[in-house]
Amino acid sequence: MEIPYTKMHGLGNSYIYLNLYDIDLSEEELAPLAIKVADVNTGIGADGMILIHPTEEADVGMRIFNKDGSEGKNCGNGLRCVAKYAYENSLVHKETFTIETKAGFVTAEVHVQDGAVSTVTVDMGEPKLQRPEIPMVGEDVKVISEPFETSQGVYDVTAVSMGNPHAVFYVEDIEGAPLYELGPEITDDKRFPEGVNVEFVQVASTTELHFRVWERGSGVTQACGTGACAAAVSSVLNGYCNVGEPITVHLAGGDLIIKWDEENHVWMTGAAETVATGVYYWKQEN
Ligand SMILES: N[C@@H](CCC[C@H](N)C(=O)O)C(=O)O
Repeated sequence: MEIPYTKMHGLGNSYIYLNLYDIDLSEEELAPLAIKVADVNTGIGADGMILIHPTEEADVGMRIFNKDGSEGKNCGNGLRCVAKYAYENSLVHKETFTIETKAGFVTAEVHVQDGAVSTVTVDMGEPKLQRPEIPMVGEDVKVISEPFETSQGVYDVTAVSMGNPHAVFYVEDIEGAPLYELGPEITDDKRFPEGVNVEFVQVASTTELHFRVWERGSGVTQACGTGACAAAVSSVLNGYCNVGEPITVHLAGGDLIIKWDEENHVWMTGAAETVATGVYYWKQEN
């Protein structure tokens, strides 16, 4: 089967984008296809697969599959790329429009230069902070700097849901963060029944954070948009940053500007880029 695709990235967090306005795939095909296209050796190579689909509820719809075929409910870098794709491919005809995700609806505004979208601002909505909303096992309270036992000792965790779960840990030196030691351990920890995206953050100032991530279902990636939002929210909750002030989050692949405003909405601004378009030749086994 020949499947037209576009590869895009947001700060190095890359996905294979399929336009379901033109392609018909069954539900059962999606997870195996995501695993195949994401494979860097035998597929195209990416952190996962994103579907852009028609919907009656919003201007455009998005679904995200991680590299291991699991479905995430939200993807910040993916939202900016979907917004760029939708605008440049005339799926929408306005600069501000709504996108449906499995976690709900967001509003995106594309910033256009010479006819092409360079950056996108997304109103990511309200963070969820109560423990069952993450979800994380235990009492129905917020998880802010709570001691969390790991194989490498006790680290303080702050938990934030941006439609998907995030566990934020602070370190003194971002380069020395135990990403490869604790990422795979915490992402599958039973205290997070749906798994969790694991973020290490070094506070540089009230408006600047350094950030590294181990993503649920994909491992280390260059950037995580929802993770950067969670890091900013967590840093306000922990008194490192301020509500209403833009925070520059330095990720391995570049910078995002995040603001948690007085109305409890989180705003994300950053780049979105197209890498390639092509046709994937899908050899289905059985
Ligand atoms: N890279 C994404 C998040 C993708 C989904 C995540 N791994 C999950 O399973 O929740 C982003 O930019 O937010």
